[in-house]
Amino acid sequence: MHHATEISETESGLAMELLTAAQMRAAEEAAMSAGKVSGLQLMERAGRGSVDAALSHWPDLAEGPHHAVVLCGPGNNGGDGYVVARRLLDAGWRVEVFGLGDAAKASPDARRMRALWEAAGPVQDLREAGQGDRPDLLVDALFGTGLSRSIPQEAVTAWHAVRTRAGVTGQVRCLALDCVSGLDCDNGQMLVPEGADALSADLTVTYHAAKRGHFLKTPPSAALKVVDIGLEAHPASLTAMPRPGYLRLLDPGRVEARRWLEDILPVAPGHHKYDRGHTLVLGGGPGKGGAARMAARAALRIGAGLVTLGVPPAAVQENAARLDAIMLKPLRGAEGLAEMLEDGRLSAIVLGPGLGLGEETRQIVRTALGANRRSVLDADALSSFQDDPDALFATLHDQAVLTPHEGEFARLFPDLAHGKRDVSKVEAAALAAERAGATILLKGPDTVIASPAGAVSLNAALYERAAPWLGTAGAGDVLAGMIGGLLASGRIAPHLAAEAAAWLHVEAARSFGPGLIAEDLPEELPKLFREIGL
Ligand SMILES: NC(=O)C1=CN([C@@H]2O[C@H](COP(=O)(O)OP(=O)(O)OC[C@H]3O[C@@H](n4cnc5c(N)ncnc54)[C@H](OP(=O)(O)O)[C@@H]3O)[C@@H](O)[C@H]2O)[C@@H](O)CC1
Ligand SMILES: [K+]
Repeated sequence: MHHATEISETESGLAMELLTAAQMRAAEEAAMSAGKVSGLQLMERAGRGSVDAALSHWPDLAEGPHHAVVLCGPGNNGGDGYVVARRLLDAGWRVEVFGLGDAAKASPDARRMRALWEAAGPVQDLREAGQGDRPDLLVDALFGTGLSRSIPQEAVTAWHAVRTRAGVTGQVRCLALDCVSGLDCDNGQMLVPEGADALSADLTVTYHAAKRGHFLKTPPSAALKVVDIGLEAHPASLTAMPRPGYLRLLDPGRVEARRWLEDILPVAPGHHKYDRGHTLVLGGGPGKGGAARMAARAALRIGAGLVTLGVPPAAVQENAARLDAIMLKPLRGAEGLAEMLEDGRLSAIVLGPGLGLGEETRQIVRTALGANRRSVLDADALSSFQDDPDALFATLHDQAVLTPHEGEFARLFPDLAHGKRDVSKVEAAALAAERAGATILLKGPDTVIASPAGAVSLNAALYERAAPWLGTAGAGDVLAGMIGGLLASGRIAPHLAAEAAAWLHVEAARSFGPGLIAEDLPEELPKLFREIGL
């Protein structure tokens, strides 16, 4: 399967803003009310852009005429489908069109596009879609951003029936216009009737900008292309504070990544190790040190000038046998930590990996936060507060970053947990950051990073950035260490450290590729930095 995202010229090299359906409608309405473009023109551009994008995605389809089935829904998504049908017919293709819903209720634009198609060919009843030869291309123009409830069973049945038509061997390529029908463009949920198999696509072509739902949860499409339909873009900078309601996709491309990371990585000419900062990583007892050692190694590799691993005295010996550049200190609980933090040069702390659950960990967390250090809280540092999250929130501050996976998140924020239909992962993380007063990095292939000041971004290991090997033991510990390493210099806001670490974490996994284990991630960073041109 070919995985790819392509963004239009105007947006390449910048962070992309991911839109909700309402924001997309607003962009369209702004252009139309300013008299810059009509709805009909936008629909024509959307349809034409979809055909061009599909033919460049599948060059074999660009050669010689083929056979397409286009399924058109009752709204403007269907309108785009009629344009695609007409364009393919003009290119000499054999095209069958099936329609859903009452044509008379469609918007004037969709009705007009349907009429233009009907001048050349019929619109057949959707229930007949299973008959005939298997096509080369199946176009899903059933529902787009206007979907408000589960799609009807007859749409599901028709789509599956075309895919499994008898006849020609070889695969039917599935093209979704704007989104796979059933996708909630705001939160990535698939809205299909109970028990029905959801639709999917080999390629989705979306208009103007990608929508949030394209990047949340598991995308139902293997590839995504964004085509320009001439609406005003909102170029985004990776370093500026985004405006409220703005979700940026961390997808800077290599050239932009260099500029972005140059300001974030703590390494610069003339800097000595104390300028880069000193990260303290707290580790667990005997036999429980692996997670913290990996976090410490990651902190050092990403650029902390010094890294110290603090472990209970009983674990010093075994850790000493495993460390060289990383310093080691015995640490007796919260009191020991308080003493250690009298050294003001310890500028960042990573707590959680392998630390153990319970009161001692809670005290250590309170001590670290009370000492006003930039802190990364992960794993046991989070789960130790599951019975009383408010006790944690009361001590948190805006220099802290919490890195829960979805299970840990659900323990701290049960009312915001994923799976609650009305809260998207984006909103959940944003509300949690506000409540906690700290940056939240909510992990997954769709990692959301939200700051208490309202910045929200998404680091998606999806489409061409898919990194399935990253689902491996200890990868989260490495991420916590990377954030802690970036925080040490004190030069950047915690959410920027979280964004950069999350992005680099995925890039390191992609760079290493198959066979990756967590230990490989820090060791891949030098190669990655060189490739980025740092
Ligand atoms: N915005 C732009 O800039 C541009 C947008 N463009 C295109 O427009 C698309 C959005 O069009 P849209 O708003 O008409 O919505 P769409 O997705 O076609 O569906 C709505 C229709 O379906 C109906 N309906 C909904 N749920 C249903 C259900 N479960 N079962 C049955 N019916 C259901 C709903 O009816 P109602 O809910 O009112 O009863 C309504 O009739 C967008 O994705 C893009 O492709 C482009 O042309 C270029 C510029
Ligand atoms: K669609």
